[in-house]
Amino acid sequence: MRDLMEIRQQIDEIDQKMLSLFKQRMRCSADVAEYKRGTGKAIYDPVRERQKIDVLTKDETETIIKKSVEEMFLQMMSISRRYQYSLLSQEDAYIDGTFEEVDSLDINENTKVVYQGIPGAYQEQAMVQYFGENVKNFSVPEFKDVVKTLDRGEADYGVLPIENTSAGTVSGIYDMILDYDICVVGEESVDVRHVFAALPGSSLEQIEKVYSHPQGLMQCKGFLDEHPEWEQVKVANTAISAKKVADDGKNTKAAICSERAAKMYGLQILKREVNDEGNNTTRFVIMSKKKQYRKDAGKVSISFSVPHESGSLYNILTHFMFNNVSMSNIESRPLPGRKWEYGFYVDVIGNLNDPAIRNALAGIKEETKDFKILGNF
Ligand SMILES: O=C(O)C(=O)C[C@]1(C(=O)O)C=C[C@@H](O)C=C1
Repeated sequence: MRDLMEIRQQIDEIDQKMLSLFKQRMRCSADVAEYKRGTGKAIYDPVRERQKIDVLTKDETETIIKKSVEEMFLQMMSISRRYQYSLLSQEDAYIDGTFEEVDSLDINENTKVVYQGIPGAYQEQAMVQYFGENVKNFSVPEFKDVVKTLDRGEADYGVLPIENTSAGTVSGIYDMILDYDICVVGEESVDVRHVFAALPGSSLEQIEKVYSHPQGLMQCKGFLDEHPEWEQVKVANTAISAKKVADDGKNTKAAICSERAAKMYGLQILKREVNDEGNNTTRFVIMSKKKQYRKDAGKVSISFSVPHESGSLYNILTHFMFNNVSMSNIESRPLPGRKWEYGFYVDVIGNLNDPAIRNALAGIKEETKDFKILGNF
């Protein structure tokens, strides 16, 4: 058996040679970046990378070594690409130039804000929390109407729920933001405390039907499971459920809604805090057609798609790792009509004026499809 000290000495010598060669390779990579700056050629060249891997592994018969060589050279080329992005991304062309940096958002008594639902909805509460009581506001019936209203320029800002701590992501909201080319400029969290409310004078024993938004029903599953005899009816919004119970005027109907909505529609609260989780918070996004970000905004939201292949997402996420950028959220969804390709929504901590963020985004933009900055807020 060889002596460990002796083997390590040999490894040290090899590493020194590899280090020197690696540095030479990185200098070549910088020269390539210079060439690409001049010619506008893309940094990422998957055909060249595949050819290199094929040449380097073709004579190797031991599978584990073949896989290791492939992995090592793929990593090396990925490092080389990121080095090139860092050299070129200082130039604005490499990132979305349509976003304008502002000191603060323009909000005054003439600002028009649209939210979905009716007064008393959690969306309205989010709107008041974010904008205060002095802006002009109005509501529309469906989530999609918020986005359409913004798109037509009939409101300056829109408020939509994006996720809830117990029910997860509100599906489809991100997709709507993409479809309508609007961006996220802010966010606001609202503590969701549902109550169980019915007409004054009703009792729990009389209830036959319970109305709420699907998420309202989901968030109170524990309480509702204790009453399997109740029929659950989904409506567009928790405040609409309170209004419906009030309008229908029947003691057999109840709503799961906010205390504010129950009071607004003259209902009696039969039970408070009916949510499964004490800490139930919904995060809302504030959207605008104007592509702006506050210079102190702390979160960037992006979307992109990658083929459903081993390592494809990993390779993209290494751009964050390499640039020391922290991710705070990731969502995936299959892309309709595009078999084996997946769309991703990712939130990272940072600002579009930060070189590390610009660098990471420059790489991701080039190496994915459908890249889009959803907002910095
Ligand atoms: O040959 C190039 O075009 C390079 O940019 C160099 C290199 C490499 O490091 O080998 C890096 C990125 C490309 O995707 C392909 C290869």
